[in-house]
Amino acid sequence: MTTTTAVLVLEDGTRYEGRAYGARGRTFGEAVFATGMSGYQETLTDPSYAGQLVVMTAPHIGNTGMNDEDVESRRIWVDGFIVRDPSRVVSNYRATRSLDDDLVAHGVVGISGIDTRAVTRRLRDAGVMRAGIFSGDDADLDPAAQLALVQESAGMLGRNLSSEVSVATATVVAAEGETVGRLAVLDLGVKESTLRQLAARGFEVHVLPQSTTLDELLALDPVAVFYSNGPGDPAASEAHVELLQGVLRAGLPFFGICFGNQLLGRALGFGTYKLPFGHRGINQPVLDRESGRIEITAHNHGFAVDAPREGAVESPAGFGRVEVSHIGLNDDVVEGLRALDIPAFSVQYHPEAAAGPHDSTYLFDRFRAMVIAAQTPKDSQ
Ligand SMILES: NC(=O)CC[C@H](N)C(=O)O
Repeated sequence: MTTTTAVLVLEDGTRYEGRAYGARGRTFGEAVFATGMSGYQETLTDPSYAGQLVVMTAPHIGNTGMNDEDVESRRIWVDGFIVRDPSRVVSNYRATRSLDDDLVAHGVVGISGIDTRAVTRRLRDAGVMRAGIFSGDDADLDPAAQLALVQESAGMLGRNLSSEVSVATATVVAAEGETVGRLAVLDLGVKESTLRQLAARGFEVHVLPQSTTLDELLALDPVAVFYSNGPGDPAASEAHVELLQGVLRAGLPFFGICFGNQLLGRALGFGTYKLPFGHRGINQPVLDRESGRIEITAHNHGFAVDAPREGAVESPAGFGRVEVSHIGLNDDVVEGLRALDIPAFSVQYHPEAAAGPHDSTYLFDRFRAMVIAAQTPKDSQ
């Protein structure tokens, strides 16, 4: 027997009735679907999901519980969680708590018992949209009032969420092995596994607040700069684009991931646009045009860079030639950029792959090699 104790309402008026899950109450955000069969803990703790209500297409969620090792940041960031069938038992030797307990502890309103395939098809056909989950007393609100609240809620277009997810003060992660030098990481919602990958390549990783100015960044005297993944619309991040243009003019090597790729695109003078339903999953094929290899990659993005796909073009912002280095094979979306005349590149997907296949960790090696190559002429002068 299914008792209706919660309802998911999409902005187009579609309603899905289910059961209260996690915290009780009401929540609003952009409803998006994620297709990973595993990795819900990494998804929930990825700051890029702030402002979103995540629908898991995998039907059975929670069976491995939550552990202390797979967290990607200090908390759960999704604004709502939509699942088919929560596991009633937790079975994993690393689990220290259940998913349900964590959702309650973090105040995340969820809904279960939903036909997540139907929701996914709706979002795929109509595009992602604003949505609300109503549970507990809020489930009994008049449907018209629920819909009105959803339609009044904030959309993702034009939204800047960086200050909500970034660190307030700088932190440092020690380099492992032979040190390359100090790396300035602009924290726009960075994942722990990205920091680990960078530290493992010999970078002394300085995680900086998103409000860092160019002078503050240069005062660190870094050997290179990295922009992280993060939530929000890249078109609303003017200050980060200007900061990056300053970094590139200063000649510092640069690598960006996901939001960082979108901001490099903008710094080079290209636009960004919203995809109809985005890419969120861990099995997305991407072509690396340099090697001709196809990688299976982890994605989480709703926006993309609008740059010409055919060969090298002049950067509209005057940074020399640029080419699209990686292409998504499902829909031809730009998945990577490389500047040819300055040391800068970025990818739209997640080479840190948490969760996901490890096909793309070579990009961190490429970054290390680029930084070392940029240092060599200076040292030998
Ligand atoms: N993971 C990310 O960095 C996401 C970038 C951006 N917020 C998007 O949705 O496209």
